[in-house]
Amino acid sequence: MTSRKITRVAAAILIQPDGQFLLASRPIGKPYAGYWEFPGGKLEAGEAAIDALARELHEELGIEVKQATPWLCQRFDYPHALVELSFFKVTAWEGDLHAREGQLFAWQKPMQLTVSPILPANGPILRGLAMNETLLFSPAGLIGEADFLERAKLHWQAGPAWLVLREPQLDTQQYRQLCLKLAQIPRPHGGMLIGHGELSTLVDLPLDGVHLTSRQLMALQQRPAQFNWVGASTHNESELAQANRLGLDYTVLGHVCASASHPDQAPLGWTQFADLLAQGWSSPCFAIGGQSMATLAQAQAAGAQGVAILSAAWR
Ligand SMILES: Nc1nc2c([nH]c(=O)n2[C@H]2C[C@H](O)[C@@H](COP(=O)(O)OP(=O)(O)OP(=O)(O)O)O2)c(=O)[nH]1
Ligand SMILES: [Mg+2]
Repeated sequence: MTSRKITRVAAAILIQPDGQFLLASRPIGKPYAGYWEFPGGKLEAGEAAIDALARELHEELGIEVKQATPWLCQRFDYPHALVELSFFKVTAWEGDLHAREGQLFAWQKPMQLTVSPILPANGPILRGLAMNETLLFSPAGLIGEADFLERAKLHWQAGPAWLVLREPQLDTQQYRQLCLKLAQIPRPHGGMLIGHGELSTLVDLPLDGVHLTSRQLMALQQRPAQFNWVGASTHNESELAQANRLGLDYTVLGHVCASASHPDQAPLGWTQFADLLAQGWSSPCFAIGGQSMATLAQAQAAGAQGVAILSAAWR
């Protein structure tokens, strides 16, 4: 196979405070005309993605970007081009939207699109917009079941928390009982309960999804079909590639910083973490290892969706 030239693209997810994001229709005369996309376009020679983003939003929408955070970097092989898309979440801008290329605009809610068709590369990443900035791993083994259930309730009262029930010290029966108790706590819209463990013991539990260990991930041939949301723990490029191949919804990558749970392994560090994400994957990634709300901004600056938090969230 001959290696193809990579077309680099910067695209903006304009997000309003209520979570709605902007899609625009592609103008007539371009490949995939009429398809819906995030506004943006190709990098010019020597241009940085963030500068291309600002230029394209000025050219296409007539607005000035005030705040942009890198989000996913994704490669997609189209018949017309091999593209590398750098997505940014744009949360502040100046000026009113103008359809300078004759596009149509549509403000959309995560997981409730009212327009179609969407550019093929964008399908998987749209699920990512429904995800939270934090992924909480349960601490029942550390703080006891009663305390844990009480805190889980507080988290879901406060907002749409994503909680992975990971309790390797419990046997299957104990795990199932705890899961059923947890599932009775009301979750707000967008709040998620994610299981962890042998898949056959989880399928009939009232879960929103499953979190795979890297070992489970590498043993699978395809995405487990019984779960709505599927994510996995990863540590390196080959595990990220496998998660991408299976079309998983998210990954957790680490450990990024030194953490008490892995005293004998060298941490990845932020540079290697960012380099691994920059290789281009279609699902959001959470940093894990020594993470807390205090490291969220740093994780996002490195291209992460957010942080996976172990005990720290529960103190
Ligand atoms: N802008 C944008 N492009 C996307 C998205 N998803 C996706 O696969 N692409 C692909 C389609 C195109 O192959 C490429 C973007 O090229 P483009 O035609 O928009 O580039 P441009 O705005 O610079 O347009 P032009 O000056 O070349 O006419 O990236 C997306 O959400 N937004
Ligand atoms: Mg464009």
